[in-house]
Amino acid sequence: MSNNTNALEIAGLRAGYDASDVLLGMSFHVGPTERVGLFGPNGHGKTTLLNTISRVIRPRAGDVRFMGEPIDQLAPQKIVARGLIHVPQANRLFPDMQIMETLELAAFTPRAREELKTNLDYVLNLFPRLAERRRQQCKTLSGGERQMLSIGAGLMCAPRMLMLDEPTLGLSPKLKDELAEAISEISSRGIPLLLVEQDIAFILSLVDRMYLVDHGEIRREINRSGELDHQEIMDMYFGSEGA
Ligand SMILES: Nc1ncnc2c1ncn2[C@@H]1O[C@H](COP(=O)(O)OP(=O)(O)OP(=O)(O)O)[C@@H](O)[C@H]1O
Repeated sequence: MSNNTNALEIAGLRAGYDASDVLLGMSFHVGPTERVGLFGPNGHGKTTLLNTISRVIRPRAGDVRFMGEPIDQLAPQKIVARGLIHVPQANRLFPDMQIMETLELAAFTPRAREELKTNLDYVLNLFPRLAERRRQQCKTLSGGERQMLSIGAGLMCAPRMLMLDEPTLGLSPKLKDELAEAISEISSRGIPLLLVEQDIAFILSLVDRMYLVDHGEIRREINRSGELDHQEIMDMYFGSEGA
């Protein structure tokens, strides 16, 4: 893999459930150390897209390449072993497990086990709140703490790229700020990022580039230098529908 190889390349990706297609041929890429956003209304296929990339859902057509290699035929755990880590929407934690048990369990691949100590130190430094509550069971954690633990578990998998699905869901403005700082710190290590979000201020504060998702398709690409403001995006999305 050369230094210029895109971290992720999606071409003509189609996927869906039963008789209905949800992704209608999506194509986009994430550069080697890039932070890319996916923004769009509820139900337009963002979660389906991340689940298809990580092969929780089988694609119906199209290509998915990670670091230059095709991955759309690989089992999900093999994709994790290669370092493409999907942090799903919160509340996918085991309720009776403690924070430390959850973090240690997440490091299940050989590479992640080798890096366990380093990554654990990194996660506990990044999220001191998790360190303070290390023996607390997941079911007793607040929404923000769960979100930190979900991302922390992703980091324990020794990521070469992270995909985050709506990390701000249900968080207060103060916690969103904390999370934005943590995500910024993670990507400053050169880890490329694909961030699915509905909080437009949050996404614009973090990404280099953003795609607008609309009914299972990429409607538009926005470069930050394009200076598209929040209101313009909201109008584009919701204005014409009168929502
Ligand atoms: N397991 C499933 N079986 C059938 N249909 C599903 C399933 N999961 C999602 N869908 C449908 O696929 C469409 C896209 O859903 P998806 O969750 O990917 O959208 P989204 O853009 O991530 O929305 P949200 O932000 O609300 O999660 C929706 O119409 C949804 O009802």
